[in-house]
Amino acid sequence: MTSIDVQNLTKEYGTRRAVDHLTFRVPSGRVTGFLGPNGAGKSTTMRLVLGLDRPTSGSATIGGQDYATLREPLRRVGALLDAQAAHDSRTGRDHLRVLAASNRIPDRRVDEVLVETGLESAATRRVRTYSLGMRQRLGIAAALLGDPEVVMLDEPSNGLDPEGIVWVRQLLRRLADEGRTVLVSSHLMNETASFADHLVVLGRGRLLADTPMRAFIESRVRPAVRIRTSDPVALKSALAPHGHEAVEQQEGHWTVQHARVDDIGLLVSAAGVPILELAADEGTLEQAYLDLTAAETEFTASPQEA
Ligand SMILES: Nc1ncnc2c1ncn2[C@@H]1O[C@H](COP(=O)(O)OP(=O)(O)OP(=O)(O)O)[C@@H](O)[C@H]1O
Repeated sequence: MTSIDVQNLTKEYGTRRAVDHLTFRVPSGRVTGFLGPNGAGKSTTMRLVLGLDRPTSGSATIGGQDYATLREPLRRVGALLDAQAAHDSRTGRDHLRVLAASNRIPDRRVDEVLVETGLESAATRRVRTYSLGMRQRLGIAAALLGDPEVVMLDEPSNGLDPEGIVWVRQLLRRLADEGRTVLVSSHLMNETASFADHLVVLGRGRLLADTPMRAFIESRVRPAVRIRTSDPVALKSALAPHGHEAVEQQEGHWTVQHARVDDIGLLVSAAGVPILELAADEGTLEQAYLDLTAAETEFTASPQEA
């Protein structure tokens, strides 16, 4: 299946290095979340993959080929980079028809993607009358038009209502389950956690992580256990001999850091502590991401910048 391959990719704009010797591969059959702070180089990398910019050195290929050499590229790669890209004076349907015609995509696909993206009833309206979320849906419709093996979306949930956000999540899952290659950038960590199987994280144009999402969280956020009890004294004395400390969060609620719910559950039940609630606090993608980017800032900031 078709992968995206970024090899030792560097892009400089004048003296600014937007992408710095970047190497990673996005394989098919999973959703890869593309993360990094503002200015980290995500959009530049996507533009380089799409041949919209030329690398200073290195390469970015799709199935081993430069985008520029693909015949009828929309049938191979669907991308959403800028939802404002559609002509304001065209209708949504005409915008898609023009794209379809230029790539020998049958007209029926236009209607199919209009239905899929929930734009049927707005299809004959001019794009200038579209809301931000509708433009976003139109951009996604354009990306799906050629039934491509590779889908690259920059901030697809931008401007979407809650129903739209759930729809995007399900769409990404389905595209990956169909064996396509899916790369999605986002600043929304809860959102990314809900759809990504794998993460590629950039910082200052460099690769900071290329790892399965679960492993990324587990390696950076120590698990904790949340407990609610009617007898805090018994709780503390059950845990202390085993080196665990229960810290009170609010009336009746306690947290035990660096602990697993199974271990704590066994200890408190053996000691007969009355437990009203016991839950694993496994850490979030946001915590793990902030931990990584904070460490990176500390590592790279020179004393003058600090
Ligand atoms: N056409 C350009 N000319 C000059 N500098 C550019 C150009 N495009 C991007 N840059 C610079 O390259 C760096 C990377 O930008 P890029 O837009 O790729 O980051 P990003 O990770 O997509 O950020 P964001 O999350 O804010 O979208 C930034 O410092 C940006 O100012």
